[in-house]
Amino acid sequence: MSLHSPLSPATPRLVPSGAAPPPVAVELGGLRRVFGERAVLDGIDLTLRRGEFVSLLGPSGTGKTTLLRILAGLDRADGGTVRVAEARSVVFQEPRLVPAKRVWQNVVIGHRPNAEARRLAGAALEEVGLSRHADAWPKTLSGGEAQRVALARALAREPSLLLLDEPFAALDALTRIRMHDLVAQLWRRHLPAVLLVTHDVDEAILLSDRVIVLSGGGIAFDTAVDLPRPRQRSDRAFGVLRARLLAELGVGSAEGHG
Ligand SMILES: Nc1ncnc2c1ncn2[C@@H]1O[C@H](COP(=O)(O)OP(=O)(O)OP(=O)(O)O)[C@@H](O)[C@H]1O
Repeated sequence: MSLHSPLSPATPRLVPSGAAPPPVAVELGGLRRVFGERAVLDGIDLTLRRGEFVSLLGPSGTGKTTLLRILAGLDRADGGTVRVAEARSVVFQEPRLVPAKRVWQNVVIGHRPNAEARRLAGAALEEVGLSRHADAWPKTLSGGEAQRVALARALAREPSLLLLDEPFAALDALTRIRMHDLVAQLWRRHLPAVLLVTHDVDEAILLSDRVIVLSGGGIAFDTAVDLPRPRQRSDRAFGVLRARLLAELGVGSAEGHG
């Protein structure tokens, strides 16, 4: 039996010391997803709180996207419990903009295209540095710009949970670095829980409070990233964590080679 139940959309932004922990955005208990004979996800327990930035790593085919799709409500569980914040947004590897709608209309897709929607879209586009493209058509944007529009669309919903499925994978290296900075900035400003699926170990360490490695249907490794921000790839502690994660991923030690 799987239970898909919403969590309350309570939204404290900052947590003074000694205060209650931020609200739970995701709570999975014994989550199971089976395709054919294979249990791709088998007994996943996971709690994410608002304000937490968590990266999900794992070898190809270990169920990262499946987990994210279940959290997004795009797939179902075959067993266990799934409790997810109601206000959630997803950004995929490709921007998925509607070509026949202008940029600002894409940001507030699903809203009536009135003055309030226009204002909301304008504010979200300003946050991602694309105000001047509000009236443009998606086909006139670069890949990085289109992905920033997708990010603005995700944020315009003020999500308690932001799901990111390899959102930087298709971008060139320079644009990817800029996007890392932008996402970190937007996360600090809005403080949703973020779950980032990525294959890039450095990206996970640069951005996250916590890194989870999925393998063999379960959580094989789950660690806090206790490094001051902004993080430097050249730091020794960064290298140590990179080596550890690569070992967990079965790639062997790369310390000193990154
Ligand atoms: N709808 C489906 N029907 C059947 N099998 C599926 C379905 N969706 C996913 N799978 C299988 O489940 C496994 C996990 O897929 P998933 O895309 O979640 O992995 P992943 O860890 O995100 O992989 P990658 O890193 O390559 O993107 C794969 O073996 C995939 O073929």
